[in-house]
Amino acid sequence: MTSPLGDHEHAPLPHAEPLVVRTVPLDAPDDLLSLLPHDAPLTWVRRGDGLVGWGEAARVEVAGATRFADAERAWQRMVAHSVVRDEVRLPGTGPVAFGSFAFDDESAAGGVLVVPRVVVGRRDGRSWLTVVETAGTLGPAPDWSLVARHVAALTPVRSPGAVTYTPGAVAAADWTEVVARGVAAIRAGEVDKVVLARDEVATTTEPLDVRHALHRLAERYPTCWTFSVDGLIGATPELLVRSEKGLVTSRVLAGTIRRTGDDDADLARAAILAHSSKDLEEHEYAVTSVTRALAPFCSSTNVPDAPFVLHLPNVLHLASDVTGVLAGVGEPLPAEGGDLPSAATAGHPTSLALAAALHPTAAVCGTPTDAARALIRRIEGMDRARYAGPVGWVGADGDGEWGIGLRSAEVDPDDPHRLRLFAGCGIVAASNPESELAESRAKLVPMRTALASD
Ligand SMILES: C=C(O[C@@H]1C=C(C(=O)O)C=C[C@H]1O)C(=O)O
Repeated sequence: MTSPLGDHEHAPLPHAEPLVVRTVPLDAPDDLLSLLPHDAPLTWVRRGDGLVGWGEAARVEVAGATRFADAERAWQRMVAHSVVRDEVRLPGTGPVAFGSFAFDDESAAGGVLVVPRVVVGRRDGRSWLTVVETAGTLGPAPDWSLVARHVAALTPVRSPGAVTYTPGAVAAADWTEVVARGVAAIRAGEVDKVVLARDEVATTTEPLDVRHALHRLAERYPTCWTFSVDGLIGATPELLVRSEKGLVTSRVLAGTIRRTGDDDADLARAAILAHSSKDLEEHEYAVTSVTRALAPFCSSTNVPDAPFVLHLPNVLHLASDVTGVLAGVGEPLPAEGGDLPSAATAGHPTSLALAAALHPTAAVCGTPTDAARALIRRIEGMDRARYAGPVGWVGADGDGEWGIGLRSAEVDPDDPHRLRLFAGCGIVAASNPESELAESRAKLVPMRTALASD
């Protein structure tokens, strides 16, 4: 019998423990982040709404080109084996898995799905508690006392102390040369656009308490999605895909200008950005890549005529919210849909399958995709690991939200004093290496500020 996932070699699936999942209404505190424990906090929050989780009811580690399909299969199997009593029934209630995946198929970073033991969520004024057991039958409904006991045992958030920065794989001074090679490749016709990134290493005096960074990110970047999954932390302004009840949304960003700190000057810069042919070209590539990737799954898509300017504390971006309606239940997926199965329950691809189909967009890779990815491998000089890969969550019905892991850092799993911070820039024929270096510095500001203690 042929596999519905195609002929690839797939990693063996973990033994699927039956999940016993219960969601009840809960009057959650305003600041969901205040519930996070020091160890392995799971986070996906924006403007106070979202999900926080802790503990591990299940964990799936995946690798290579089949990482998304393997994670998807494992999740489908876990969901099929779970017993769920959901008294709230909103996106993010019932069982959820947080996930984070490597940018590149060839990265050792692979990817991970984590199903927390406890999730507290909020959406539009309603909040809930989900508890996941791995054995036994449905017990009595959990209540606030479970969370109160957890909160009472929390350790205070610790500051990382002084932080020193050292060059990553490619020093800033040498990175302009990488960008120059990118521009040369574009002028030679190898690609139209390529996104080139660099890393730097932060060393903290005290072992990093990830919560310190998450609080600061969420406070300063409330319009971004603050995330924490298995040591990848950040606040991304870019939503790869949200899938909810058959509607998909993607916030595409590309085209950037630094902020000056002077509001009047920044308004003038916003107008310059909105009319900059170099930035509009970069943006157009990114929008086209998302629209093309979504089209096979959608009965209709909507692409705004022109981007808007997204104001963040450190930069201004050209932004487009692309939306689509997923093709109806039971309609066969076209071959371009890849080798991912559709959600067993919803009848259309899961948010994870959509993220896999969209990744990597031209906002973080380039155009055409394959040539840009090959160029990145050849000239960038580092492993991006999970930076610029999908990060987010998926629910039992496949709905969920996946951001692009930007404005992020990866905590060294072997040394909690050490992090890699990342930033990248879209390069087109008109790009100037020095300006791109300055832009990359501006994109490192969110994580640098998150690590500071002032
Ligand atoms: C690659 C990054 O950001 C991406 C590149 C952008 C650009 O070049 O204008 C803008 C937003 C993101 O799509 C990053 O933040 O590291």
